[in-house]
Amino acid sequence: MTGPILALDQGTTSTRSLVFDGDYRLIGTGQQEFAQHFPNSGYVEHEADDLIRTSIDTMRQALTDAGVEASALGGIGITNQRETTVVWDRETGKALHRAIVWQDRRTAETCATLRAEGVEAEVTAKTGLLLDPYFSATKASWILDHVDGAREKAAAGKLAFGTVDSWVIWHLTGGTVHATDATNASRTNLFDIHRQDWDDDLLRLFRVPRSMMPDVLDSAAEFGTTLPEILGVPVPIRGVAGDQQAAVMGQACFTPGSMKSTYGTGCFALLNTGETACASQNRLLTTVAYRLNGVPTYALEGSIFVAGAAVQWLRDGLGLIERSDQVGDLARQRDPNQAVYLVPAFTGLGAPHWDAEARGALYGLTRATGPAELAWAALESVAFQTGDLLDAMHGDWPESEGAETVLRVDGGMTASDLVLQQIADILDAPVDRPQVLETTALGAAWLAGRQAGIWPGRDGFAKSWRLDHRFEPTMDAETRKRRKAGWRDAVRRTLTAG
Ligand SMILES: Nc1ncnc2c1ncn2[C@@H]1O[C@H](COP(=O)(O)OP(=O)(O)O)[C@@H](O)[C@H]1O
Ligand SMILES: O=P(O)(O)OC[C@H](O)CO
Repeated sequence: MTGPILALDQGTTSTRSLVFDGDYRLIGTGQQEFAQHFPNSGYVEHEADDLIRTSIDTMRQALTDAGVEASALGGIGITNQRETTVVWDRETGKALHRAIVWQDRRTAETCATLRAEGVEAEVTAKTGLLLDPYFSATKASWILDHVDGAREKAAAGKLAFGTVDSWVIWHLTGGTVHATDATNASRTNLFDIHRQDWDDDLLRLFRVPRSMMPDVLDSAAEFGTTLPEILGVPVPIRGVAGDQQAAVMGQACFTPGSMKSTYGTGCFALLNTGETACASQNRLLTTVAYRLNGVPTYALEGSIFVAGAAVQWLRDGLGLIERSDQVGDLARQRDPNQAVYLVPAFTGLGAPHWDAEARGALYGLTRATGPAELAWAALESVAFQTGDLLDAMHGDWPESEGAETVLRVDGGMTASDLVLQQIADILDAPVDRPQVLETTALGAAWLAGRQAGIWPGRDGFAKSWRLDHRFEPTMDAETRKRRKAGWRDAVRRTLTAG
């Protein structure tokens, strides 16, 4: 059997569906953007129904584009923006409130209060996460507190909680399946990543009733079948993973020590640490990379909020370029003797600093500084931030000591050779760009294909990974040392804690 696999990638700004054939080749796509809602400062919401509508529409588009009948499919793999939270009524299937998106900061105060109560260490020990509005728990609790009658309904078992995967699965299966996978569960602050179960103490702490929680399955598992009217015939959903974890699989980072970094709007680097969870001393996250046959594999994760968003700022905020792909040419014209640094803390700084109040800053400006130096500094900030994450990872995971670091990269920014060269130079390590850049969707497809018995296991699939280009470091040690010291100084001056 070699049936094609349909991957649904429900992301932050658009929903995409991709069809892969039995040789992992992309044969059809569908994509739709949807509205972002910013009802208050720091609030980011999605209309929950938009996520369902665009999922169904793009799956149909992708099948048409590929010329594939739904009846030929081996299965569907779902991957999704993580942490984003929906609460819905089990009877009507209607969301009580718009989805609260991962970027939303409305529960910052709740998190600060909980931190002041001294509970962060317990939360981190169980979940591998921090007390930050980024994660789902305080978002779900906020909905229960702010929608009339929600707490009573929740107490009566009438409501369901879900990250976007659960919400989509519920609707694709006609409300018959309320499930998630271990990677998505590990982003909620409610899941004990060691016991692989929802934790009653955490559910109490965040005031989310257990009756609302989905079943947690392996990443490759049977998640039910789609209603026949959606694609013409029922199709089994056989794989689910959060988008950054799906990219780990799509990049075939299956061995401990392997690492991928995705450069889109933000940047998410994940280091596979094997079957033992590695607790971070450097404020990285410990998360489930995937769970297969009941066995979780863990990763250390560093999340940076601004990567490609710095290029968007040069384009839309400063008007220095018209299109993102012009940034490399502009940056190459810079005067290499100028030491300009951009700390792009537009929405605070993520890992390893987690300084929500910090704001962006430029250092080293002179009368000679112009657009080219700013463009260079914006791109180099992505390399410096990646370097900070890797330093933190090496500190946390002693096994990496002495081992060769190779970073596999993907995401929109990796179209730029200059960006990848800068990363290799600052890391002093090779950076590998694969031929297939659709790694997130490919990872979801692999889960479904493996579950269907059509695609091979980890080793077989890893052999299909193909290099497009390896970027080797060319910067001399002295320059690297000086540039990194300049960056560290710039960050130190930007952090609110001093
Ligand atoms: N050639 C390029 N050089 C530098 N940055 C780029 C280039 N092409 C796209 N980008 C940046 O990559 C980002 C888009 O990447 P993508 O993976 O589509 O992001 P997301 O999934 O977060 O929406 C944008 O921020 C854009 O500015
Ligand atoms: O939808 P993306 O690609 O912006 O990814 C969002 C991450 O999953 C948030 O943790």
